Amino acid sequence: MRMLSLLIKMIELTSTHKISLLMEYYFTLTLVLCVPIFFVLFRRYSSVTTKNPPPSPPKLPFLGNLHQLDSHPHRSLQALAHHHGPLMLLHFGSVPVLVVSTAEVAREVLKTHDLTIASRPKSTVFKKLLYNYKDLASAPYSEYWRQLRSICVLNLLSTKKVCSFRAVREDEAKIMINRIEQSCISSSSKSSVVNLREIFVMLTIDLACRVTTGRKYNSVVGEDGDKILFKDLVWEFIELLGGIYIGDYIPWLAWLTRVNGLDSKLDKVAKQFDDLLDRVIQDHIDQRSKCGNINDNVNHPDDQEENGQNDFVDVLLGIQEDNSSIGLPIDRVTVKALLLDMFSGGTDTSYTLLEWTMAELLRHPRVMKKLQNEVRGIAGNKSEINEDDLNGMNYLKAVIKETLRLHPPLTLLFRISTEDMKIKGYNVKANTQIIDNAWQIGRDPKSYNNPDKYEPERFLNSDVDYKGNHFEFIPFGAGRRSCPGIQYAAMVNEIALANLVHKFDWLVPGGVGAHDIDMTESTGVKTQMKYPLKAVAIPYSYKIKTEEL
Ligand code: HEM
Repeated sequence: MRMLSLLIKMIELTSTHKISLLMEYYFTLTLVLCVPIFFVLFRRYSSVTTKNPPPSPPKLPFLGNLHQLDSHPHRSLQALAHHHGPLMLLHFGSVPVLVVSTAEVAREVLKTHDLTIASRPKSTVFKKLLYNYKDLASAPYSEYWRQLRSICVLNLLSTKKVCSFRAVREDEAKIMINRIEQSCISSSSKSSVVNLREIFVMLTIDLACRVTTGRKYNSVVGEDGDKILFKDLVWEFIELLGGIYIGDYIPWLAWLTRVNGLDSKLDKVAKQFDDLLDRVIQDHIDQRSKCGNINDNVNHPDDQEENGQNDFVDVLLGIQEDNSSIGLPIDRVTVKALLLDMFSGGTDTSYTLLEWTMAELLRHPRVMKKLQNEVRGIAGNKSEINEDDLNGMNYLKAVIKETLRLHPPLTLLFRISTEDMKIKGYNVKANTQIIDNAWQIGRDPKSYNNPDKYEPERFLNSDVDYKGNHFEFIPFGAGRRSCPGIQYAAMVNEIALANLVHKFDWLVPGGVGAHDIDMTESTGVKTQMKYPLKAVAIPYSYKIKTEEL
């Protein structure tokens, strides 16, 4: 019975779907039939060992250590690392997984063995949602990946290209502020309770749409002809992308995801996005032939900037038309896969980060005040802050870094070794999954004083950046697979946050104390706040007394 409950807990990790009674029945039946063979096979399986492997907690037959993970894997792995050390070998089902939990070991793994761990583990979710690993984030390390990476770094996310979208970012920040102002104006107290999660989701999705496709989408038409809200589709896509698929670790349980509907959900969402991307690309092709600019602006970032409205679809179509100028030709599926990466990379990480930042600021009124003093001191009574104003805002940048340290949106970095390695004297076999616990590394007392305290000052006058050079701080990863969207993300988050604290004072709603804000994390590998953050916005010019709320 204990075994059954452990397995059920594991399946809950795989999706947000509830397990039906029917599944439990099948489950029990399967177990009863399989338990005797479990132990015979387990004896064989455990006899295949490596000499001098890293420390491992004991494991169960077939489950390995999966039963030791709960719905917050970064926390379970932290607890295991306390007992077994900063480098430990676990087994998720039949898959060996090396877990790294300190900056020192992360440096050895991510720097010394950068090339050996430059591939990502295969995942059925990526396979289904990201065109069979044709995107940049999930592609195995190969010539194809190198080509996509260079397109991203040189053509989509270069400093020049990111700067060229400055007007779009400033415009969307203004729209966000107007939205909040409108809700304050329509309230009799001139202040308003704002659902900050919704505000940040809208900001980042609208921005990503404009940058990637040149326009916004409110709704799309689903398979049955019904309209689906675009933000719901994105939400579903991102939720699925962050899920774990049980069959990847315990192949004989793959049938469960057919029964609980996860397989068909993945297929449905993949198809909805695919249809949308096909339409977007076709619209761009039609537009380009109307304007007669085929082969214009190809692979020349300078020209793209003069054109102004050159979104990512245009850039990629240009590259596709000029296939001779690059290595391997890229096809339409590659264009769609790259667009999905830009879209998913540009949305959930940023709205998650903004939400955690506002929650920490509400919990720490001293930090909020200090930040407002800096921003208001630099921007004065300007109607909007622009990107030039951000240059001198060092405390703002420290606030964002401190949030990334305590709440990295991607808590765990996933890689796979392609050759045998020796780490800290231990032998690690090829085909071992590597997990760097970025969340735990950011809270290591060896790297930080008072690691659990929110103190942005620690990043003032410090040369620690998030570009992958400082292994105690890796919210964007490190090495050749590190995040190529750092600059895009920094600009979006800084302009949004500066405008929010410039224009409004913020309070916790309902007379709740600042420290009563519920900071519970959502489940899974991508960690956002479990409950959407709400706060009272008080327009700065309309300051009212706290007691009146
Ligand atoms: C706060 C914002 C962001 C955070 C915290 C973040 C974090 C990360 C992390 C941890 C990785 C894996 C790194 C590794 O394995 O070493 C990654 C990869 C990636 N990110 Fe980001 N990211 C953010 C924003 C963005 C943006 C804005 C984009 C694009 C518009 C983007 C696109 C990507 C892509 C394509 C990869 C895969 C790179 C590869 O495998 O070669 N990210 N990101």
